[in-house]
Amino acid sequence: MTTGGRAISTDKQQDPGPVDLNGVAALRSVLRLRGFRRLWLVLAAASFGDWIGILATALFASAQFENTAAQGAAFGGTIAVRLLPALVLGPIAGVLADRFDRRYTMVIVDLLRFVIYGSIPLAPVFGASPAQTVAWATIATLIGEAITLIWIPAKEAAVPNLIPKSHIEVSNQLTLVTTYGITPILAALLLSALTAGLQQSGVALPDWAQPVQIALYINALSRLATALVVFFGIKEIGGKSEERLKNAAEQSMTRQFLDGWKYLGSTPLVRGLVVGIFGAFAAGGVVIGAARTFAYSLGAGEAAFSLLFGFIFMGLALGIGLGPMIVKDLSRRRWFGMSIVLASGSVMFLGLAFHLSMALVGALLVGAGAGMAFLAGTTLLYGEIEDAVRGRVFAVVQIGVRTVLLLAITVAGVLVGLGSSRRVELGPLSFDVSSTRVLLLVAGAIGIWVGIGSFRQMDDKKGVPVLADLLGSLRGRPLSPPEEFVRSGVFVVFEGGEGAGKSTQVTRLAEALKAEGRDVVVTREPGATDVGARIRGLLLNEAEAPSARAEALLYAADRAHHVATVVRPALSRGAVVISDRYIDSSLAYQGAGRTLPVQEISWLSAWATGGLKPDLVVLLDVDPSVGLTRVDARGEGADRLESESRAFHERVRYAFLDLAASDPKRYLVLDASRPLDEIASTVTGRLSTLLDPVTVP
Ligand SMILES: Nc1ncnc2c1ncn2[C@@H]1O[C@H](COP(=O)(O)OP(=O)(O)O)[C@@H](O)[C@H]1O
Ligand SMILES: Cc1cn([C@H]2C[C@H](O)[C@@H](COP(=O)(O)OP(=O)(O)O)O2)c(=O)[nH]c1=O
Repeated sequence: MTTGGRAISTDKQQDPGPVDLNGVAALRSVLRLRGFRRLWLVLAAASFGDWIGILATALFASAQFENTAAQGAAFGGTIAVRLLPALVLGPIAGVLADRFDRRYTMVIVDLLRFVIYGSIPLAPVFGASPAQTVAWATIATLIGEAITLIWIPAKEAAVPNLIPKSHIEVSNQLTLVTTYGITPILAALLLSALTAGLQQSGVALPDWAQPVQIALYINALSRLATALVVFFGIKEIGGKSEERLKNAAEQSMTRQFLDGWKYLGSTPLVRGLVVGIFGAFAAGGVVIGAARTFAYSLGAGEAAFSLLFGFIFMGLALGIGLGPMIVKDLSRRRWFGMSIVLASGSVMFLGLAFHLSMALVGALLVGAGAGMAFLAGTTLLYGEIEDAVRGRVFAVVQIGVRTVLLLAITVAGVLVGLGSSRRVELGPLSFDVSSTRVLLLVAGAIGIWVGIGSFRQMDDKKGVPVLADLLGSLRGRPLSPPEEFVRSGVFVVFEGGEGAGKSTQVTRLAEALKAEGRDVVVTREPGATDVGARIRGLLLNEAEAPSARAEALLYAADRAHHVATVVRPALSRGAVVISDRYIDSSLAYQGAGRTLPVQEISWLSAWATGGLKPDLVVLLDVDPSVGLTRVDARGEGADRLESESRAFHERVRYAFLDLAASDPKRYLVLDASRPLDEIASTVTGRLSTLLDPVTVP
């Protein structure tokens, strides 16, 4: 990304460094960014205004009529109007956001909206008839919405420049929850409190200050507030990268418009994202369009309908709020595709549900999948799209989303209306086979197809098995694409605390295997190579102790060289490689022992080794006091780590045991206080299941 421009800064002075995985800590860390706090305020005010505006405008319009049919039409009309302008103005909005100063763009639009929205409740005061008032409400909403389409891409394109990349996901979580969870509820509460409060108090208010009008004034004022905060408080938004300045100077608007489409078509990540987002919204639209009929088909009527919606929303909140904590370090590109598949699969499941409880589970999962896809999608859009084209990409996304959603809802509504349903009796079960269910199944299937398609387009870990990667990530250990090499040998690692008996057992095993006539390479970390021996000296024998991070890097450096020059060549030629310590020692000593983030140590080692994992880890588990006594008995004096505290060694021990528990197939955990021979024979026994029988040449 080109961010050479003077004004584009990511608040570097305040960048608190990488976010660690702990949700609350990450949240606190992003809230420490001044730029983000103000932005959050702006977004909260804007969306509060939006929601109260949507509710109040619709109520206001319908309140102008006495009869219910006209009321309904007025209510629906103003809402539909909010979706239409996307088609007209959307395409150029992105160009504007990429071409002009984003701060001024936002401020001007907000001032205009302040005036326009403010004028809606004032129309009757100036003597407009009900029909005229509704007409003005409609026109004003239309204009307001149209210019909002310019505001959104400008805002979306500016956000990533205010937040360090490592914080984008958390900030998205926070703003999404605020926009779709907190503010609509607050808006609805405020509106009903206003109405109820005034009715009860019996105070007669003037025409221009009825509750709904007050709500509309609040909407208008929220725009004024956001304009002021953006103008005075978040000057950084105006930043122009050199590339953006250059493009604006050299290219016509038409050219920039066409270039935007070219970029979309030629970048697999963006293509995958856009198609995926549209697919997800189409599936969502179908569910919304079919929901009412579907709810009735479950025999539970209106209550089921509300419940289904409630569950979808709950799922959304769970997906956005907890998703990242659940999938941890899973590739966000993969997560996006997987979430769409989850949401779509759940739509199919809905289509098959014959009991309300099943449908509720389905609805919850639809919501969770959609929420996670939404979060992963926006995070990728923010984090991986260049500043210079971001406005246009976001414009396409917002127009597309609105159009797809509207179309899907309408088409689903029509199709559901057309079909009839038939009751099927299957033993004790009986359920309706209706056009609604068929529609859900088809929509779900298409969604899965789209999800897989966008997964393929943007996969950043080609060749890494999908399910294993997902499961690994859930356990906190995502797979990284292994470096390709032909491996015919077997890699065995011994791990454990000090004095557990690793060296002893390594020697025993090597002797046993050599006696069978096998090619055996015995090695260890740290210090198996010349480079490694010098690193080992730095680590364990220097007077000056390396700092925790330096220590982690030195162990990783030793490991990288060791794997490249000793382990891989031996495995390629088909040898059995037995190593005294490997990655788990770093996870246990530097991670748990020194309390560095284990995820980061894991990633560091995975990078150092090109993803090489052992076939078997023999963990010799021993009480640290027993192990350290054995080491003392050797009488060689304690090295740096051996002389660490008792608590340190306890943490190391439990870290080893945790690692083993998370991947039982790969580990052989043995009680190291057992007699030497007993341990040795268990190890050889286990190894014989891993090794091919020796063929005597
Ligand atoms: N199972 C065992 N029971 C009792 N003593 C043992 C056992 N295994 C090893 N030892 C002794 O403990 C000491 C440390 O063993 P060693 O193999 O060097 O451990 P490590 O390599 O894990 O530090 C050695 O003196 C060794 O003879
Ligand atoms: C491989 C590795 C070892 N260590 C530590 C554990 C040991 O205390 C020390 C040296 O390991 P080791 O060679 O097993 O020591 P000894 O032969 O004296 O038993 O290095 C780490 O902290 N991180 C690592 O990644």
